Amino acid sequence: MWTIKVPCSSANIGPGFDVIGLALSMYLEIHVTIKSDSQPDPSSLNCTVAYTGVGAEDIDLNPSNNLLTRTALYVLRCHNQRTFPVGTHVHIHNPIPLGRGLGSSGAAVVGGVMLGNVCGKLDLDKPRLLDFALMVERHPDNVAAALYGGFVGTYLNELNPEDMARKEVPLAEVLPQPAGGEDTGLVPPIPPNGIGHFRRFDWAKEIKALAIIPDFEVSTAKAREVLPTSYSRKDMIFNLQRLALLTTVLSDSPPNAELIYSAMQDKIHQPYRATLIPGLTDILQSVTPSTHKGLLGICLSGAGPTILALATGNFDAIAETIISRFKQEGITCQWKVLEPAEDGTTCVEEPDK
Ligand SMILES: Nc1ncnc2c1ncn2[C@@H]1O[C@H](COP(=O)(O)OP(=O)(O)OP(=O)(O)O)[C@@H](O)[C@H]1O
Ligand SMILES: N[C@@H](CCO)C(=O)O
Repeated sequence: MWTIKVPCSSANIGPGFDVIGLALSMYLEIHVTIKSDSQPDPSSLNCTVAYTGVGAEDIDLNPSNNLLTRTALYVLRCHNQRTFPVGTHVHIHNPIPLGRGLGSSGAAVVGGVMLGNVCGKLDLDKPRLLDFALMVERHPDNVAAALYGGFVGTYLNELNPEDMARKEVPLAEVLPQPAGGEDTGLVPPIPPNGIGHFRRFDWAKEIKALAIIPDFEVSTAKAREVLPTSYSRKDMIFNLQRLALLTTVLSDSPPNAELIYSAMQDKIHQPYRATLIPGLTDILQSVTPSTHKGLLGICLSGAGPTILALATGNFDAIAETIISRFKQEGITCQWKVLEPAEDGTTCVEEPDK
């Protein structure tokens, strides 16, 4: 039996759109058992799936449709294994809210790649696992943070023009088979080596991440559709100047609230996403280190709608202000204090129960 744990993540941290990611201490857990004395069952690809946790009513348990097991199947098929090993059972326990900007899909994809690695006894290293994950979810900020842990900066290699033009490579393309359809026997496209690169930054131990999670979903795809396709030089310089400071000021101990607050300002995604998230602009402008002791900086988490407030304390009061502002828009929220997840994805073999 194996237990795979994948942290959630918050992408962007203000100005680092599609670049910066922070792995946080809420974990997708995948429990894998393989009973090899079972009967082969080609109709289920030899795999049964159970799911507990958030959004259970919406998650497809068919292993050829479920994002996590389908990603695992992609990895297996790239290694000429057409199905899961006979008698595979995957229990997914997921506390990461779906479509809220906390990297639920990145965690599922990274978990799926690790699942494929374990089931196929492939022994792939993390750089290669990153390549596979990026073929399915081309957001290195979430995916590298979830896989490696901590506070990371990432970039993608320049791909060929056709691949560059695609924002994401849908699983339907990497696994050339209609979901639930007949196995065509085709080998899916093998990822090039070294698609994505990352670098870990230090993080000051005093800084915690307060996540205020509204009770509605914003799909990443929708939150990218509202963004412009080009930006003014002025806005790009605004973000680059702040991003250049951000990675250093978040490692300074003790943290400097004034510097962090200004280094977390953004002009290239948050203002546009405010159209999807009532109250966002007001929250980002009105919750500051001068109004709330302990607050260091505030941003939209990933594609939203979660708000991420970095703070050293006073979490209740900061959360209460943001929750009451959302309440004026008829939106309820939950909140959690999270810490950087330093270890990233782990996979531990345990004796069968
Ligand atoms: N554990 C899981 N198992 C299967 N599917 C999942 C799982 N987690 C997420 N998903 C799929 O991913 C979708 C959410 O992905 P989306 O990219 O829109 O948001 P997110 O990853 O939560 O946020 P963000 O990318 O902004 O951090 C869900 O609606 C679901 O289809
Ligand atoms: N950087 C991406 C992360 C979403 O997963 C975005 O903000 O759209």
